[in-house]
Amino acid sequence: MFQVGRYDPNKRERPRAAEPKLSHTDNNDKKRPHDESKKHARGLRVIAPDESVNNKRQRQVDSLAKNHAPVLSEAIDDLDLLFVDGDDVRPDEDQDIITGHQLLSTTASELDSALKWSKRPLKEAATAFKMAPFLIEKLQAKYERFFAVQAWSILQVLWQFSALQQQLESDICITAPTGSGKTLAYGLPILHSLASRPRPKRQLRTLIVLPSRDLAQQVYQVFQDYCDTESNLRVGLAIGQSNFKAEQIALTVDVDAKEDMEMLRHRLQFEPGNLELALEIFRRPVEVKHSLLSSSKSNVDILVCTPGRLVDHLDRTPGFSLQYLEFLVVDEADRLLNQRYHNWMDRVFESVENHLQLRKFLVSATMTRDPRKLAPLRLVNPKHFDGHNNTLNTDLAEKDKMYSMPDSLQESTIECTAEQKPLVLLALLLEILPAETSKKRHLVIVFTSSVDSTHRLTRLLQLLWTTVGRSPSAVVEFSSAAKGPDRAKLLQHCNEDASIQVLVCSDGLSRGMDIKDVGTVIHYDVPSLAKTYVHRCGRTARAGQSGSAISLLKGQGQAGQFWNLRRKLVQGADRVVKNRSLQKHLVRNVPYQQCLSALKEVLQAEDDGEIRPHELLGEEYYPRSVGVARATPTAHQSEKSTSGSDVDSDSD
Ligand SMILES: Nc1ncnc2c1ncn2[C@@H]1O[C@H](COP(=O)(O)OP(=O)(O)OP(=O)(O)O)[C@@H](O)[C@H]1O
Repeated sequence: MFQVGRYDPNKRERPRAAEPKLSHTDNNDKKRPHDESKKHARGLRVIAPDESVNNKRQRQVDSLAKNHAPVLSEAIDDLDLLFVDGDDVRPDEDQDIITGHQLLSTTASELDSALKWSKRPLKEAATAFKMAPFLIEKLQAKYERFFAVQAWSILQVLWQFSALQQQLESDICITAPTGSGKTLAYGLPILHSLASRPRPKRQLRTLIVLPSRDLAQQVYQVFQDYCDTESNLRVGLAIGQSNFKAEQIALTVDVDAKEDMEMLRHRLQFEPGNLELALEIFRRPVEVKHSLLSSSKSNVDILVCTPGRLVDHLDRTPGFSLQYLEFLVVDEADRLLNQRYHNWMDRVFESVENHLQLRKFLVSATMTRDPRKLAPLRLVNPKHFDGHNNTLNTDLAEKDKMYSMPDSLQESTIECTAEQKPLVLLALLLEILPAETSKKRHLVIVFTSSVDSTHRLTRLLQLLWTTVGRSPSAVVEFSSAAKGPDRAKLLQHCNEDASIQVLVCSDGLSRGMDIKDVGTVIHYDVPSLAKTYVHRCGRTARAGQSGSAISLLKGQGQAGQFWNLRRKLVQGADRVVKNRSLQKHLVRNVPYQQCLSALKEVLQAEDDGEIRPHELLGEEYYPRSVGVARATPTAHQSEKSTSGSDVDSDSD
């Protein structure tokens, strides 16, 4: 059913790779050679449909068409198999193109159906989908409508469960822009399916794997909102945040009795009738204990985890088992597939008892389509939703591009020298964050290229921020050098504390994080990969909210690199990227040199252990000449500082 295709040089001539384009204005000029035998489905090239599979598929579709619920008919009336072959594009790290996977592409009618349901009131759509009442109630309190990717995915899974009795089960690949609601796109069908098929005893039926602890924590919180007494579902978290034994207890009712009598007692509280069995197990060698306990019951139905911690539990937690797994979600799949920590995927597949009942979800805004990378996932009939190409875009050159940006995102650039960058940044911040505003909160995320530069820039900005009369505590740093709980606390503050206005970070925060009120993303250091640019920009303009992304380009060289990167985006050609004037974005009359000297002192004091890296600086570190700096400016003063002689406001 699912094959990984190989490129056969004798079979088809390898077409030219797209030629590099120097600027965003020349994106339309190259159309790919178009073979008549190719049909184009949304975003996927289709070559030579395989008749035997197609006929089989047609028979299944015919039989289904007789039985399925009328409300869902539009979703399958065009369920043709489409085969993809992207050998006319050279795959590389940054441009993963389908090269032979047989994917079931989202068809026009499925897409139209999803779009149609995403325009209806949520309750009406959810009722039509026959979703579990507890989900409808909770969703309705939060959202007005489903997003298209959610409607599509719910239709796929719920429809297959109800109408097809799982005959046509496919794995699901979702690639859609950042902030388009992909978490609930897999979350809702999974929650519905688990809750509507309760088990007599709790079993771990869903595993959600994410590449970072921060992301796993975020997804765990999303699921927690829906796991309560009404759904009778429990979700667990395994990311190494808490101590391992505590995590073991939370996940399984069984623990290694040899190691810890305390835990044995704890377990007996759960199952007092098991005393004899427990003692018997206690006397056996460790391996026997493991196997005796391996089928014991789980404390959770859903587990959100990072790969390393998952493998730890598979190795060291008796009673922790994936044998009953029904759903495996690989979120930020391209990242996880690139980093095959501890062979976690093989370990998962080894542990699953019934592979036929395991359905996989692959999710990312920048999904890999390289079959070599997808192969370890053993996808079955993978069905693909490409949210980057969900408009009626007939431009083939555009279809070859990989990613799209949220519609509500405005992009702009400023060219400057390396020395000017801090002052340009300061000018931008002053323009975006006027001292007194009645407007809604606006958080700015500033991305740098490394943990080190994140720290230096944070300190420098704190110093500069005081020179214009602002509080240094408004500028905070998110660093992967900080411990997990500290990072979680900081993210919570950023979501709750309106006094935090600027968050400086490296790419640890670029993927998936859903932070409230992020109105602007500034690429202080421009990323070298299109993927990274997409994910970073995606921290703003989420869920249809407006947002802007500004790139600081160091001279012409970096400008060329930037446009080169951007041409890989789906909507690169027709989106306007504003070029801001440097003259209008340079702060003058701030004691910049003094701030640089102060920065040296601060970093030295940190090296000497006099101040901790995340501690707020004492008064003594701020430049002496900036008496005005620490005074809270009046509305008049702040107006002067942002639009007067110090800073020129943006008028382009
Ligand atoms: N139907 C909906 N209506 C309005 N907001 C929604 C809806 N579904 C999800 N959201 C909100 O949209 C935001 C983005 O959702 P989510 O984090 O799932 O995006 P994503 O597509 O996974 O983004 P990324 O690619 O950056 O990980 C969240 O704040 C979520 O609460």
